[in-house]
Amino acid sequence: MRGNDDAILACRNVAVRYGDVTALDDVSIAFPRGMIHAVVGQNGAGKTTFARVVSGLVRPDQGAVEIGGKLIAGGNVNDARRAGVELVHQSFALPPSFTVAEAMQFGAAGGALYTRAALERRWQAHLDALDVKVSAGARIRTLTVEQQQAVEIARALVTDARLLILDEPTAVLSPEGAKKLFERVRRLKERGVTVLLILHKIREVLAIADTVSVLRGGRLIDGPLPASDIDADALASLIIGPSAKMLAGEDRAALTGAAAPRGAETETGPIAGPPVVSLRGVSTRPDADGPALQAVDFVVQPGEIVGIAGVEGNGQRTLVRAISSLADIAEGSLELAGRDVTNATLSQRRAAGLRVIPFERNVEGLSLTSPLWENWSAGQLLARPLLAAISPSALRRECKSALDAWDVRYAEVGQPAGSLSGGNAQKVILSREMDESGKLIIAAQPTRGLDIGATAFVWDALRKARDGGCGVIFVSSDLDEVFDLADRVVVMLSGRIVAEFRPPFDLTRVGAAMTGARA
Ligand SMILES: Nc1ncnc2c1ncn2[C@@H]1O[C@H](COP(=O)(O)OP(=O)(O)OP(=O)(O)O)[C@@H](O)[C@H]1O
Repeated sequence: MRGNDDAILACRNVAVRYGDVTALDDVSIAFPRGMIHAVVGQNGAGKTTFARVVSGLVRPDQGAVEIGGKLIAGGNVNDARRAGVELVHQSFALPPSFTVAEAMQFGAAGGALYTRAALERRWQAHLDALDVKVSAGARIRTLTVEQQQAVEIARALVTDARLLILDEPTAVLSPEGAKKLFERVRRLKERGVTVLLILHKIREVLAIADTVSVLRGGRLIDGPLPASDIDADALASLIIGPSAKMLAGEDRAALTGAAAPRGAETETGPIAGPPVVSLRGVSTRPDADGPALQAVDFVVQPGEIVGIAGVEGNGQRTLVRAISSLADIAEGSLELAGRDVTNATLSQRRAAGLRVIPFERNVEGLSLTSPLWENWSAGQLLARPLLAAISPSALRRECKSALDAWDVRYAEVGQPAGSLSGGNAQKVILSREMDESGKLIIAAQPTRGLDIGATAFVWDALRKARDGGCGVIFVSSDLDEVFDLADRVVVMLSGRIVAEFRPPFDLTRVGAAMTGARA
């Protein structure tokens, strides 16, 4: 398909270098119009850089980009926009205090003055036409993640976009949300918009894309290939390269979506004795960040991985926040490794062995403007007495060896965390939180944004932690990975734990518990 005259987008010999890192290496590719194109690749493969070049955010060091047969000026967003390219980023950029109408107006051309009511009427019509079920007068901060994304897409389509690029749009969505997004994308295709999707999950690629293109180490490995000609295994091999063979059977199925794993009986099983965490009748005070916990009894033994399943927004986040001291416990008690920590601070809980891989890595997990070594040492600094001598050079050395052990791709430990690719940023958090002295690891969506190789690596690390006697709480909206990893699954609904399952897991029964229906 390369060199296609009917291409909406054609790149010739595009290269982008950041210092010593070659993010894109001589990429030449053409995408036919009116289709849904997936771009896939491991973390750091160059996908986001590719999207940024095409949308004019990054000027390539070499090569040319044509949109609809017209050469665009490199590194010029306005030029790309005039040619009809719009990019929706990995993390959203809508101002939380704006109303939907204000956010839409912000992205529109022309500075005409409108009354509030006229502004809302104008944008309500646009939202309705795109079937985005949101009130134009609602504040951004009151919207769910899915609604925010739909508004971002609607905002991108305010101008006459012909090529819409969505960078990892499903990373923030539940499986149900992803399904709705894909319906939206199909409707856009029917309206003549070409959509370029950056995706990690093979099952999603095969469900939505007309073509797939694979980047590895900045180079185009293949594409655009018709998605109907390729199966999950072959795509996994193209993405990872020769090491794809090393993925184990059940993991392979969960990673590629070939079959839903049902969970294996582990040989060891949980270790008897005091639990690593024990919640007795815990209720939390209501707050703005999700439903309060209601009389939750929950125990994790050393040596077991407990999966938390639930439709997003049913108290999973509150559970994590209650255990890590961010939500107030109004009633009940919380013990960590035999110590009552109901009223303890986060550093006291960390000293008791709590480790947390948080839901939002860019907000709760990392300080994006601080260097990698400071981000990595944050956990240690919390654990050390205030007056203990801190040697930055020793911390830098320790950080380097930890990051290398996790195969983080970075230039130097002094670079800001915000300059890493999404997957590499997640690995920095993992390398910090999965140390030897942890007793309870809370892993909240730990594989979000990770490629399939890194995902398998995280699963392995969590299993090793379990086999070494750690307890793990694994929260994920992806039931395939919950079933693959967990020794036991509990389901949360409206702030309560409503069901518990042991392997072999049954998708229908767990799914029914998640929605409150009886299986
Ligand atoms: N602003 C920057 N400064 C320095 N290096 C960068 C910058 N942006 C990207 N890189 C590096 O370029 C390479 C490609 O990054 P890119 O974000 O394009 O990868 P990706 O395929 O989107 O990865 P992910 O799946 O992790 O999001 C990585 O090694 C990354 O660390």
